Amino acid sequence: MKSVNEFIKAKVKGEKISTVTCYDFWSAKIINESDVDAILVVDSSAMVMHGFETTINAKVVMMCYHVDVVKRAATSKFIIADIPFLEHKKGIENLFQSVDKLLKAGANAIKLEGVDGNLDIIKELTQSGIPVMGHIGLTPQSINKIGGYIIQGKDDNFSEKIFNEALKLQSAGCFYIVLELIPSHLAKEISINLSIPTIGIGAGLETYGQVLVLHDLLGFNKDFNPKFV
Ligand SMILES: Nc1nc(=O)c2c([nH]1)NC[C@@H]1CN(c3ccc(C(=O)N[C@@H](CCC(=O)O)C(=O)O)cc3)CN21
Ligand SMILES: CC(C)C(=O)C(=O)O
Ligand SMILES: [Mg+2]
Repeated sequence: MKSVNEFIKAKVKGEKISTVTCYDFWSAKIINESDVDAILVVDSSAMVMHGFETTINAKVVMMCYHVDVVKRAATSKFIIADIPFLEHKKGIENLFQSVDKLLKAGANAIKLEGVDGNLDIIKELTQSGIPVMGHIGLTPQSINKIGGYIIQGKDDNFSEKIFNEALKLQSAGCFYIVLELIPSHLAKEISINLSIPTIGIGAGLETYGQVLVLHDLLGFNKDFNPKFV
């Protein structure tokens, strides 16, 4: 299994990192035998596996259930789990209870969407020995505020905000950052200016890694055809 330090070293050496999402035992078994570096057991499972309209319906119990079954097959892969919508806004004690459950289910790291209002929480997590993956650009848990799954950071002010968010996440101790649906020139700029790796989804080809929802990668989802798939 790759460690947090190996992901960061891979970035320094310019090696690419591949990741996919995974929510169940049989696909975890196949991925475990592949060269994929890490697995994201994430809240898109609410949509892909449970049929909800958005990721807002993901819950800690749901995430733990998926982490648990994935871990049983993917014994040699680094597993990152999403913090469900608002879980970190219900008090730090609640968040730590939830993170504890995710790690005990088998996650090696957690991923938290957004930066505004979250930096202290992220610091507290990283200082407690929990690897945190940041997630900026399109943050699907904020779909009701954003209004659509649209490319983020197109104008200069917004792209500067996203660039600064990446720097803040790095300072807060994140080991990795997901860049979702941003222009490739911005993703490149962020990727070369950070010492931690970036992983892109709809962010062009110049991030250090790529992530896709497994079902999109395999073409199972006929109604879902964004350009990046
Ligand atoms: N199956 C699945 N795959 C995903 O990648 C995914 C989910 N579900 N659920 C949560 C979010 C939603 N995501 C989405 C959803 C739609 C677009 C989309 O329609 N993008 C278009 C337009 C972008 C634009 O130009 O503004 C594209 O062509 O990329 C992108 C990401 C990514 N996430
Ligand atoms: C960034 C992606 C992999 C994600 O968070 C999700 O699919 O839930
Ligand atoms: Mg997610």
